[in-house]
Amino acid sequence: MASIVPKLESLAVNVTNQLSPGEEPSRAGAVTPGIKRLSRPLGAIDIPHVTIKSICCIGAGYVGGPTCAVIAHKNPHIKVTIVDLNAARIAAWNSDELPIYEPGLDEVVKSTRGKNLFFSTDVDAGILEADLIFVSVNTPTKIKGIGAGFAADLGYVESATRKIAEVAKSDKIVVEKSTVPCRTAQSMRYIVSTPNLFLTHLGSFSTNTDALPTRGSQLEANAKPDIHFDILSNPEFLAEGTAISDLFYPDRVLIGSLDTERGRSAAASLADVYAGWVARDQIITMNLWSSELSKLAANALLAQRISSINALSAICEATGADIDEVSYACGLDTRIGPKFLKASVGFGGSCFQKDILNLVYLSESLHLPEVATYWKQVVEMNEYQKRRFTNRVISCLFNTLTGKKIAVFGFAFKKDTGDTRESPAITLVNYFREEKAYISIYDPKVEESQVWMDLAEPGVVDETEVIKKQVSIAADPYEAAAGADAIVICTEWNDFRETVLDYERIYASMKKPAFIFDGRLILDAKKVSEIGFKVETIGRPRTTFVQSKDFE
Ligand SMILES: NC(=O)c1ccc[n+]([C@@H]2O[C@H](COP(=O)([O-])OP(=O)(O)OC[C@H]3O[C@@H](n4cnc5c(N)ncnc54)[C@H](O)[C@@H]3O)[C@@H](O)[C@H]2O)c1
Ligand SMILES: O=c1ccn([C@@H]2O[C@H](COP(=O)(O)OP(=O)(O)O[C@H]3O[C@H](CO)[C@@H](O)[C@H](O)[C@H]3O)[C@@H](O)[C@H]2O)c(=O)[nH]1
Repeated sequence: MASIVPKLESLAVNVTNQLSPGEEPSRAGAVTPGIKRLSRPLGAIDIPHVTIKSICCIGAGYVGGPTCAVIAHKNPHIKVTIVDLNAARIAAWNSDELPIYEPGLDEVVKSTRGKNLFFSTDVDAGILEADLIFVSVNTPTKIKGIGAGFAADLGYVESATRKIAEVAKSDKIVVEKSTVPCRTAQSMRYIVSTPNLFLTHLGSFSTNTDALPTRGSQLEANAKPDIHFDILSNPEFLAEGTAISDLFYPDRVLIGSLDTERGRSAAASLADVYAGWVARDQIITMNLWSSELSKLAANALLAQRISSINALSAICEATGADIDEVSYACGLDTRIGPKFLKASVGFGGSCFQKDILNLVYLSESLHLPEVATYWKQVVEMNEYQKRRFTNRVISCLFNTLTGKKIAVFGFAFKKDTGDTRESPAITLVNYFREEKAYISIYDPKVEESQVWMDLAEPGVVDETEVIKKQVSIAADPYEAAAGADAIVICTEWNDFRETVLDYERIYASMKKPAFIFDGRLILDAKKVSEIGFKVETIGRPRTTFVQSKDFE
């Protein structure tokens, strides 16, 4: 096994030496008496730990791929192998066309692939060779069974963990990278280390994993008394579209471990990997459950800000206030801060909704209905925002979309990604379809096949031909807008700004009156309306056919 290397972090030691036990330095460096140190001072502890030489990442998705590519890039002495059961995905990672679009990712992968970064479908070999294994598999919302629609489906986490237990022949540090409900690490620990145990099925998450068994699935005899598995939580905070810079310059790296000698030692090993490029004082260590919950909490708080500002956008539209001005004014308060206050047609992405619903389920499981209702409202407000925006489109287009052509600009859930998971554009296009509109979609990064998959009803086979009667994909925004009654901006791609697109050309090609519905506040409404467009912007009062005025 790798050598035991005690590490000392000089900066942390210096700061710590000036403090009394339990005191925490403030941001300005001054001691704030009475505030407890929240992170275990890992760097200040001379703790023996394993130096990681080989890492395996199970799951080559939006998180596993970029995160481990950056780890390899920043730690040339560590061999990193990313494995996945999806052969097509692995083939793409090994090709010139990476399976995901992420600014800066190509450069990182190309600089390391074949040197100390490898992509493979051989999961067993990856596990066997690694000292440390990231479990970075998907944790979607369950669609069936107990907790359907809310709880996270932990089937993939469970199967990856079982695989580790089955294959490992030496000590492993197993790291939860996936976003999981609080106390999942405990279930993983049971799987990897308990002989002949009837396990609570992780997919029907129970907060009390001591209360076994609920659903018997006998674990193969994986009692490997000579092998130690340490489970860590290391949630990922990258956002798509900015993943590489988020990974290069993280606000913090969070490592949760058991507060035992082994737990702290495993955390120190993982901390060393990140210390390849992240300052020690940004590597935060804490207990496992706090770490798991912090990930759900961070996403819930971020999404809550968006739903809050979107709720205010409705008030702005009704009163004459401007949501951008309100956001700006509020964001200048340093206690509030300016980020994540951009009103929109609604948040999307694979994480926010899933993680809040997970939190709702957790709260309900813990018999905290008021807490559950509180968080659920964040998602409900998001749905309301999409409905509200659609209603505005319908109402401005003289209360009917039947037979009209709507150009949808952007299908990804945000700019700089080709990911469409939970994209608000999907919901809007489906609403427009129900209203019998023809829809032409343009997105610079989303594959056509993805659009058809997203618009198909789950379980309905061969629906694409039906959808194609109403929906088409355009090669560029000009084609999408030609002959259209309205443009609806669903994604904030810079390509859609009036400084980039020739809106005069677009205007000339559209039916009149030509509408633009800016669901992302990216246009200079004044400039575009000077061309002749009727511009309707989220969070600003309606400008066209305001009934009370029109009939005065
Ligand atoms: N997408 C994000 O921006 C983001 C950010 C932070 C955290 N997360 C969390 O990270 C996790 C992964 O998200 P993602 O977006 O990368 O998902 P993803 O669907 O893009 O990738 C997951 C991959 O895991 C593979 N997989 C599943 N089970 C496997 C197994 N047993 N063995 C080998 N491979 C297996 C799948 O084939 C898939 O390629 C989720 O829990 C998510 O909530 C995502
Ligand atoms: O002020 C804002 C900010 C974002 N959004 C929208 O919110 C969604 C999510 O955006 P963002 O958070 O930037 O992207 P994600 O990739 O979903 O990242 C979130 O979810 C990840 C998965 O858990 C976390 O790791 C990240 O920290 C967290 O930001 C997108 O539809 C955005 O357009 C807004 O409408 N207004």
